[in-house]
Amino acid sequence: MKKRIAIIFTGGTIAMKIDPSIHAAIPALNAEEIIGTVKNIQDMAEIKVVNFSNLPSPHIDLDILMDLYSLVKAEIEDDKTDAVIITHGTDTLEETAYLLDLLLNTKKPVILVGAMRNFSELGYDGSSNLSAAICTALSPNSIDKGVLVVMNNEINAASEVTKTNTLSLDTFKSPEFGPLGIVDNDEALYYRNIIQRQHIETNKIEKRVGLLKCCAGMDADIMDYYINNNYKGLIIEALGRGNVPPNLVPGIKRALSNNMIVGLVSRCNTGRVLYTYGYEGGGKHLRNLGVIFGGNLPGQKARIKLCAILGYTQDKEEIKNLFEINL
Ligand SMILES: NC(=O)C[C@H](N)C(=O)O
Repeated sequence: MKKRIAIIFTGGTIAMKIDPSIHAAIPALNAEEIIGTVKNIQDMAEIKVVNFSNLPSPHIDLDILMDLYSLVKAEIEDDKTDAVIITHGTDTLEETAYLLDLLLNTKKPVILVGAMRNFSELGYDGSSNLSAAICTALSPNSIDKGVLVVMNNEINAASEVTKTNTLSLDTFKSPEFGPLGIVDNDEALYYRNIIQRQHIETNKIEKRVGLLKCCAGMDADIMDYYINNNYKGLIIEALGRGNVPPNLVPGIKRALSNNMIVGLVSRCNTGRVLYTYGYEGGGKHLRNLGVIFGGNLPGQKARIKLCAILGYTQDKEEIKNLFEINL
């Protein structure tokens, strides 16, 4: 019997065409048209089409993301469904993938896929990427791997992958440790596993979590925006190993004394943050103040993680442990 895959369509370039009146790409393709670009799909699997939205991924906010989570959860809880594929714009695909990875508790394959070239361009990559996602979804090797991102014949873990290039078809990379596997000759081949995956048992997330990137000479004025607007958490993309300009420190102190959770990651592409430096604004100083450390996550994913953790608990020690787990 053929396996059943639910494909949830959310939009993105995989569903876009150039509008001749504005000479720019906009959502235009429906689910059937996208599926129609993949040859022999009906011979391989039973496909259940689920229309969720036709949004560019910069339009996907945290409310929409939680609606999508509920839909994916319902699909994987359906005994008739063997795997779920989500077509998605690439700009925020890693955030959606990571939130689903943290919140879902399933062994069934859940795979995100998109395209870098729209349907009007020569070499539309939606069909090849969706084909590779289907091969990955059908493979018994893909069971219990966590949420996956399949693009350009590479299989990456949602917890590790990030969009690295604005244009390249080979844009989704796991810069620290590389892909989990590849899709070759219609088969999903894996070379490694994620040793410890993280699950956060919550159906709600905290939306008021900000993201701030550090730069040379910045001061703390912006911190008051987050404090005055009652943000519950803030991720700081710090410099290097996890250090901030000294003039930001008074703002961090104000945020912490207002019970805001301040999480630290680095603006470097790879490598963990750690409390190596003891000077004013150095990692050790920040840690002593009560800042928590986000390992090698990029800022946008650390924010998603803190949104999920703050949806689950208000207990500071538990927040710290969950945020710093495995790091
Ligand atoms: N390649 C893409 O899908 C990019 C597009 N701007 C989106 O994220 O919707």
